[in-house]
Amino acid sequence: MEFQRSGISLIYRLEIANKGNTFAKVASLVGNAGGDIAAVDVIRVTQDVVVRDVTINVANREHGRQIAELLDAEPGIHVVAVSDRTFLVHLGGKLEVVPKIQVKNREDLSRVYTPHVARVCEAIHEDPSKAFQLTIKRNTVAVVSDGTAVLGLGDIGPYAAMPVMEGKAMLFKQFAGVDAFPICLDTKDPDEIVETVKRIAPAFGGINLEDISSPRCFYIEERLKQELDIPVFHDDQHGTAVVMLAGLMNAAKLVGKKLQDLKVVIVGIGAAGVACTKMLLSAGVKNIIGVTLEGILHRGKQYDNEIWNWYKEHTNPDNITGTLDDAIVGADVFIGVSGPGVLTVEHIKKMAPDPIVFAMANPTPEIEPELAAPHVRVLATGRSDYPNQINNLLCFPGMFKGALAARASTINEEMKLAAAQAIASIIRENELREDYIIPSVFNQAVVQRVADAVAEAARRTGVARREVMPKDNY
Ligand SMILES: NC(=O)C1=CN([C@@H]2O[C@H](COP(=O)(O)OP(=O)(O)OC[C@H]3O[C@@H](n4cnc5c(N)ncnc54)[C@H](O)[C@@H]3O)[C@@H](O)[C@H]2O)C=CC1
Ligand SMILES: CC(=O)C(=O)O
Ligand SMILES: [Mg+2]
Repeated sequence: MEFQRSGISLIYRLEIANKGNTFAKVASLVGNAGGDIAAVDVIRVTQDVVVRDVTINVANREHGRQIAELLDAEPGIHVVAVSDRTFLVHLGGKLEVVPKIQVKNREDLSRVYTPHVARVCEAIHEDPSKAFQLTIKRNTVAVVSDGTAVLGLGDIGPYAAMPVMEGKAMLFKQFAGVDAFPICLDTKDPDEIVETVKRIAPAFGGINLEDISSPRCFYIEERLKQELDIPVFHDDQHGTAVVMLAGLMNAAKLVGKKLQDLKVVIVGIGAAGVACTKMLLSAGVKNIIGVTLEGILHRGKQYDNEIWNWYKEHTNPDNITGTLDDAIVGADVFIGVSGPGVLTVEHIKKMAPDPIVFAMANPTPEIEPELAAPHVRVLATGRSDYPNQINNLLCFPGMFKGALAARASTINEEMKLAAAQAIASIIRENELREDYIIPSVFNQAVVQRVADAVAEAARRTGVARREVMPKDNY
């Protein structure tokens, strides 16, 4: 497999002397410095200067800074400002609340608000299940985080977590038509998180827990599942596991191996690692080895982390000990949900023929794709700028769309397995290739296929509270 790395796009506001061909100088300076001019807009022209916004693709922020210095040092060119397009799209946040009905006159006002709204309130008071029919609960999910495990950035707190949660909420709406609201909590206390989520739950049809560190996330999710009658889904656990399984089903098919025969090494036994393991076990994989910062999880050791004690009992059938160096020997599959730099080319060389590597840490995978590509048969990462993106985005919009449509009281194992099969099935057998084991997140068939499969599994397992009609426009 071969990849090309993409960089970042910066907008340079330049004041350029209005004489001769000074812009040609800009173009040649940028080109010689390895930048790529993507667009040029004239902002203002005076007798002396032309102000232009020049969009330049650069390798990284340092490269961008070097180009700014080069331009500024040139007589007749002044760099007024450099803006990062990623920051520009975040100005003022990425979401707004838009009413479905316009209030044009007093009559409208009295209907959507007081006095007539009171009759609707009374109807819900008499029968609380009507909240699903008569409020946003029907189609709204809370995206809840405490900011303790944001992407691979760690505990950066609730304010810094907001851009990710806003992003998830945007994607819910854009991909599945599900309204979602980002809620970042200023507490790390698991019981306070549970209590807070329970108290806001009346407004929501589902709770998507996001980027809450392990092992706290297991307790929080478990309690909320028991105490709420709407789906609670920790995306980093189950969304990731569902998409990973979909990718692995197809990758295994491609290399001609059966799931039950695979030796799988998972590094990073946190939220995603534990859920991926459980999903693989329920799909029939027998030989799974979990590796943490303390080494391979094995039965000779008692761990402070309770979930690791569960883990050692359900994995590592040969009870091997040591580090990733030991675990990786003869492995068919590497799954990374840890951090950058964990996997080396030397590790891959010790794997079984046709290695499958899912380096899923965000934003930087366990190994640079360019380094791994020549040595693997199938490579997947969590990144949008490479093929085979294993990202929970393939799961959570359709998962909640289906669960809300069925008015499911929970999301169970069958619904998750159905979602994984639905995602995998988008790629027909004759379409499978090393760089196409998982559909693109932009494949429009994915969300509906997942939603249908999830709603059907909810009905089959008795957790649906509403029949989804084939023609329902949900
Ligand atoms: N591609 C995707 O869809 C997703 C990717 N992720 C990524 O997976 C990673 C883990 O996420 P979570 O499980 O939510 O976090 P977490 O904080 O619950 O777990 C991470 C675990 O990895 C361990 N770890 C870190 N570096 C390690 C190393 N060098 N060797 C062994 N273990 C190591 C940590 O000690 C921790 O136990 C993050 O980078 C995250 O961005 C998470 C969810 C979805
Ligand atoms: C994709 C995602 O949810 C994460 O990296 O945390
Ligand atoms: Mg996440």
